[in-house]
Amino acid sequence: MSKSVDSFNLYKVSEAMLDNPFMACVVVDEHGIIRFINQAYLEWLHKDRNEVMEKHILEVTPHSKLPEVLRSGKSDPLDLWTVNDRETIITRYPLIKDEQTIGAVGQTIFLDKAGAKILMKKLQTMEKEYETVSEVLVQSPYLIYVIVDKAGSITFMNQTYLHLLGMKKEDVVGKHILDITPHSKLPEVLRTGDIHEIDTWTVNGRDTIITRTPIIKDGEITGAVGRSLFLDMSQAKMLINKLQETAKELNYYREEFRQLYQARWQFDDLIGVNPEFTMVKSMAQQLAHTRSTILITGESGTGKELFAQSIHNQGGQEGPFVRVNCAALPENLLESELFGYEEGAFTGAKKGGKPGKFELAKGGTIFLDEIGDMPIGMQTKLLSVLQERVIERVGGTNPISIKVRVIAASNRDLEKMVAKQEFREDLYYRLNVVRLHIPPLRERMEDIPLLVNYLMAGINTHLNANVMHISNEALHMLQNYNWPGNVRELQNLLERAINLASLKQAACLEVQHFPSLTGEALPPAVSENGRTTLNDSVQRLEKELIEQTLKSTNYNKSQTAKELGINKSVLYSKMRKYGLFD
Ligand SMILES: Nc1ncnc2c1ncn2[C@@H]1O[C@H](COP(=O)(O)OP(=O)(O)OP(=O)(O)O)[C@@H](O)[C@H]1O
Repeated sequence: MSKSVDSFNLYKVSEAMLDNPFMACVVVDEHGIIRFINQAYLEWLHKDRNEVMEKHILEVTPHSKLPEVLRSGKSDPLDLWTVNDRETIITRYPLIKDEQTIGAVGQTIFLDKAGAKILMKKLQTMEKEYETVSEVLVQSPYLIYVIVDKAGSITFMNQTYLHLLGMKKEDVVGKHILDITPHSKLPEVLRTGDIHEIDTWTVNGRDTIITRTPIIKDGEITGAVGRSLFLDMSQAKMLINKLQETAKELNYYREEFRQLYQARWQFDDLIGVNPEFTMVKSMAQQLAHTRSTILITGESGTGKELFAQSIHNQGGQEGPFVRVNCAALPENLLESELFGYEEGAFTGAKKGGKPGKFELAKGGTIFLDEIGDMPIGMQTKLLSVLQERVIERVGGTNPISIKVRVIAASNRDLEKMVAKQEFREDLYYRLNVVRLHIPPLRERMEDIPLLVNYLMAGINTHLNANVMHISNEALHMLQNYNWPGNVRELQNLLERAINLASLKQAACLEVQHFPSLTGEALPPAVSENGRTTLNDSVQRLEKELIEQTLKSTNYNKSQTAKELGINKSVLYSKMRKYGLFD
């Protein structure tokens, strides 16, 4: 049952925060019911307070990520959005009481001083979480950064700070902080162990924002960190981008780590009775016992990775299943990721070198996902590896022979790419030894009831919900939608619907639990007084245009951005704004 509004009030966000015109703020309770919403948010939604209060957040903003925050109990990464042409930072965090998540807050803050403060907080959390903040961030030209040990001696100072002081690293490392900056408050932090929250200072005529924190290991203060961020918003923005990049990179490695060595799907999990689907499945089952290179094609979300994992598992190979997402890694990292590197190969290379994915997959399978996004230069290198079956680490001279099965996948039309010389023809033929093409969901609508059953069971377990049925009308609606995002989209829609239904304590999914399919998710084209506001119409048109182009390019973001004549990052921010991610 939901908590009463009164008990929820204990955790009320301060009035000042709620009435802040620079910040849109919404607070939900542990069931996702909106308990507070401020004026700025209401204006942004073009809604009245009584239209949204006590409603579930997904009914008001169908793509809200607050239910995820409630489920995980964790704040999610910082997000940048453009709202009404102003840059904003989005943060979402859980409200925790007695170790229980009792609600969540979503804040959209316009990028000004308040935004910078949040940014600093984020930096602190990242340090805590990852022990140290990444080199890229610390060396940012907008950030002053210094670390001292427990005696107050400097152990690290970033380039920006050194530059500001006109000193070299050798002049400061090992010196006491007060010898270098006589007014530093870091000794106080070392003494008291207190965290100095946000403080503002003027350094060389520029406003800066400062935080200081002790470094605590096993309950003892072992040092302290001081950081200042220049309060120039264009620069803060760049820092945010860096922060996001770092978070993305960390997430990439986390995901890789999770995926590494782990193939959990089996052929039995591949649901479908459609003749084309079952034919592809039985072909894959036969191929599992061979060593041939396989190319899996199909639209995004059709289950290409599921097939690759099932092939690996059935093949009974001893080695691991190692996935590489060729689209997610920048070109300069891809080579060392795939082939590894030797010690000293480049600045920052780890001592002793590092094996690449091909080496890690020894005796198992390497799954090259999104191969169509692999840069041409790397395609040449990959081709020679596939031909010679030997690799060379970056900066190394010894060829290493590799025994690994290669499965590649792509949702792009590789033949078209070959014709346009965007994909090497010889590599294409090398990969296309055996081809498995997974049909899109709209071409196998008869599988929808089976998939719905299968996916609902999993989602109910995952959400600890009990919505086991679906009405005929709702099922009929699902069978009449054309599923540009395929099974993944079906899964996401079912999850949202189950969330909504369990909130209303319904045991059966009905049409109204799929607001994004019934069109309720779009802002009204005509306002209550019968007139269309220009802003609403423009937004509606923009959303539709982006959605259509995404569908027509098979969710290829680079191509969509190109066709719409906008930058890829602008496309991403608009997709976020309209909740168009799958
Ligand atoms: N036949 C199926 N049976 C059960 N679940 C499926 C099936 N196909 C896809 N799914 C679901 O869809 C999700 C997406 O599948 P997968 O990641 O393999 O797609 P993909 O084609 O590799 O997508 P992308 O091209 O975007 O990487 C899976 O997590 C799984 O839950």
